Amino acid sequence: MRSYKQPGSKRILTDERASARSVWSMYQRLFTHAREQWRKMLLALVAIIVISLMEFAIPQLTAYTIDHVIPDKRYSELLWIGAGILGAALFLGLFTYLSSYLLSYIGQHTINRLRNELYQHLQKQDMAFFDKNRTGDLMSRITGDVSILQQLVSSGMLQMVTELVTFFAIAIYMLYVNPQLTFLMLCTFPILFFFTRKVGKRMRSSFRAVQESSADVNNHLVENLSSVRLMKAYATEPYEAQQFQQRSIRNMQASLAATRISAMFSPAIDLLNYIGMAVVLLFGAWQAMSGAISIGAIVAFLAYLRLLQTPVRQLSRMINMIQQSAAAYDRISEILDTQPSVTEKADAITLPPLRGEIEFSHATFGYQPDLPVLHDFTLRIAPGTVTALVGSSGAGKSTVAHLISRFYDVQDGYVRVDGFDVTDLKLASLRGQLGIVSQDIILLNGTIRDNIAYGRPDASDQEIENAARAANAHDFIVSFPDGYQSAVGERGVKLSGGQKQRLSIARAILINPQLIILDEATAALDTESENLIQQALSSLLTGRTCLVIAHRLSTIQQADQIVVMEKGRIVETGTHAELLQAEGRYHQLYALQFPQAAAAKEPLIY
Ligand SMILES: Nc1ncnc2c1ncn2[C@@H]1O[C@H](COP(=O)(O)OP(=O)(O)OP(=O)(O)O)[C@@H](O)[C@H]1O
Repeated sequence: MRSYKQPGSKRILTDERASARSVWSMYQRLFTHAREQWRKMLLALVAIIVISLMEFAIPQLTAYTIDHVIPDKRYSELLWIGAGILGAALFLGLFTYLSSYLLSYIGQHTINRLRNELYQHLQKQDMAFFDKNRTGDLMSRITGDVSILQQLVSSGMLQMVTELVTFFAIAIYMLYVNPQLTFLMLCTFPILFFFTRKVGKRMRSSFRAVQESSADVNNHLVENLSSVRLMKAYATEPYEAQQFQQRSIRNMQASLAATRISAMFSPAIDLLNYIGMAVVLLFGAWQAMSGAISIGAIVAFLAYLRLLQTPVRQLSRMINMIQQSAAAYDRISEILDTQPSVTEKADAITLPPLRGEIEFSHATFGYQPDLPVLHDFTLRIAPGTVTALVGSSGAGKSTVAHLISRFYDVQDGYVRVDGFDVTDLKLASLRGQLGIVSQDIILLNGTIRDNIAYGRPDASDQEIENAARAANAHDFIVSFPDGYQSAVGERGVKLSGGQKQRLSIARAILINPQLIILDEATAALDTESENLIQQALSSLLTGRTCLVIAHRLSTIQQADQIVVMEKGRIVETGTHAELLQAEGRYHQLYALQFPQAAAAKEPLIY
């Protein structure tokens, strides 16, 4: 009663329930994935029952030999008994092989499905989820944590089911043969049960710490190895090695802490087993001496006792595995339970072929809802026109582009494309019609052809070449020995900045989008490649609606409208000439880049 009133007890109670619920929900989810393998599961169960029967039969033969064959000198039966044991052993081997293969098959299929479910669930997450979660951590959940569950489903399940069936079969038989002896032997089990519950909970949290610390090692590796150039350029190898070592040590310490708890299990279970055995031996010997049971019966009883204790001894290993899997499953369900906030409505509509009209109406948005980045943002972009967004760094220009692609949802107001609220549209029908050329060019480790065809894998060679020509990329591509089949290296490391940019333009041209979002690169390119890129861009922009996020004001003077943003608000809108005339913020920005032209209020002429 006293402990019930302790402030922490309710929490512990809740933890225990949560822990039991999570092990249960782990089995439920695994079973959902395993369900379609029910025929194999049934076969495996039959195999397991046969194994138990064989294990049961062998001691029976021993008891029969001791009690009947030896005293009655039945020489002729010896051969049959030998053949019986050999036959049982052969069956045992065959069915152990069968059940082991079948359970592993079911396990591998279950895990494969779970891994795919997890990956597809990750794909559905919105950008805010990926802003929050680190790649290394997500990777370790999909690979590391899933592999831990794999152990449980493949070998663990086999062992657990076999041991349980054997345990119950033998316990029931023993109860039938000698209930007194069996009760005495089982008297240690409640102690074992409570010990397991108590320690199991602590094990689970220590396993979670191990998995988190190994995810931290993973995170460090992913970030570090993908920015190896930065590390080499700043000669920070010793610093990074130290950082890595610290994480590795934390992982080792967490593993040792988990081992300190889990290693207690084996000796404790052994001790309880020995106590049980001593009780059986003493009481059994006393019964045999008083003639209540035969010597053969006590030999068989001790053999069963050994069989009964094997599953109990395995229990420590299984509890370790279950607790470790439950900790891994907790981490996996954190992803599976996360619902994206950017979702498609059940009755979402497919966006018809795009005309290219964009409308923001009183849109308010913040990456954190209480910190708005765009305030009451209203803007209309007419089809087939070019709109340039300019303003100082952090003004919210890229955010406007993210909202059109619906990477995030506005908190207030709305964003419309061709008159449709973007939240009413099927995401693929919206995003599939947008061409995005961003300043962070993302190339995949594949060939040049693969990279251009990324948005349209079915494109013909001719279409790919036409897109590359329009993007001024064909000439440099064919100058490589392998042409379009040249590998670009991880993240395009084998290409120059200008070449990467032209490939990303070719990729956008190939999908022939009616709406282009161009986040202009700030990287200084030499005049020749800048001209090539400008030409490529003009072939991309012709006849389409275009939103250019401009950093170099030289490139946007022909834009139909220039929108000047500051701190998430529109401060000016007009053409280049109008804005220069107004002598406002645009004029200031222009004067910073081109002092003479700004003084004369003239467009820049090359
Ligand atoms: N994923 C994000 N999570 C949280 N805050 C963000 C995120 N992306 C941008 N921000 C913040 O939102 C604000 C607007 O950023 P945005 O990238 O839209 O500016 P920008 O005008 O495009 O800047 P630049 O010209 O430097 O590219 C900035 O204050 C930035 O710190």
